Amino acid sequence: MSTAPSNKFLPSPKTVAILGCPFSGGQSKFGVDKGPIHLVEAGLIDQIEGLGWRVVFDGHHQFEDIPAHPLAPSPPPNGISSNDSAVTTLDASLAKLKNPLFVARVCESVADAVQAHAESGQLPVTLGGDHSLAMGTISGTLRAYDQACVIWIDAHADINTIESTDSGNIHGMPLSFLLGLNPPAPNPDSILAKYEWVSRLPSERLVYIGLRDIEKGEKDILKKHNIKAFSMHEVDRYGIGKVVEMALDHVNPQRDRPIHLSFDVDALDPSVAPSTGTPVRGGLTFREGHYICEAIHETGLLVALDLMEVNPALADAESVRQTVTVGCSLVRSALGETLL
Ligand SMILES: NC(=[NH2+])NCCC[C@H](N)C(=O)O
Ligand SMILES: [Mn+2]
Ligand SMILES: [Mn+2]
Repeated sequence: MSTAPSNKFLPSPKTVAILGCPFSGGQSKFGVDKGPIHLVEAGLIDQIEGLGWRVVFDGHHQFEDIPAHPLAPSPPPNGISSNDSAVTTLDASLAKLKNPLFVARVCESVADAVQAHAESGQLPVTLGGDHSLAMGTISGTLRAYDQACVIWIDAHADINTIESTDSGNIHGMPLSFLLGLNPPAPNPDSILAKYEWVSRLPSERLVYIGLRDIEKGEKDILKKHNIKAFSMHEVDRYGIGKVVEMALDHVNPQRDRPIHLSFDVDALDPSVAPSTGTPVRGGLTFREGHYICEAIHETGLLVALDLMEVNPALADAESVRQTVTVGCSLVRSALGETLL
């Protein structure tokens, strides 16, 4: 193919910007920061060029003075020392979070990068790294396209608030910040003040596909805010074709909004994508995952893509190869690869 298929928001020549984000601070398992390196080494850039795109890749994002692992220690919340007896409920919630300042800083720099690429008419493809990065990528997209909607493909809802999170892993929380579900910062020294840069996504512009491991607190949040979600139950009931159509009808009824597709590889069944930190059985098949990407491509509205949670440290060599290969082919499908 010599020319990339038409996209309503991107000027010619159609250009993809690859943003490798070797970052693991939003969760506690070693290795997810190696995901982007493996995806690029597997030939992803050549593959995208083979679809007729121009590709810019300036090397993986450097988080310079920010240590990737071991995790940076978190300071006491709200600037109150840990032995202060006046620990409030808010402070207790914030104390649960792992690496909150580190995650905030990294994601803010990712937001700046995504925004810059999007504003110059390129399509940012962010390779994770853990899914906390989506706070950055989606904020960057919303700064460039304030009408954008988000299609979130995941086994998990990633919408825990600082109050509801059990694990304290921020990769389970990015949507609570994007939707503005956390309390405002009580003072400029609060950890919460470090998240004030995060853009606001209206809840009716978010839709999920593939959910199957949602905590009780998250279920309450989805109900309370009336957030549209197609779990694996709906995928089984209606089939993936109908589910994608209904998802688009919800977030993009006129088919005129830019689409940010955030794909957590754990949405796929672990038999398809085993090398990931929080696998959950009963997931999307190989074809269901690819169908979603193909159908989003066909809208001509895709302006940003995330591929997250590929962790090459978590399985045997063959499983890693399988997961990296499927990650590359999901990206190609979203960028116009067709079966015929
Ligand atoms: N991006 C992910 N893989 N998220 C998994 C989140 C798991 C769990 N709900 C948590 O909040 O810790
Ligand atoms: Mn997930
Ligand atoms: Mn996720």
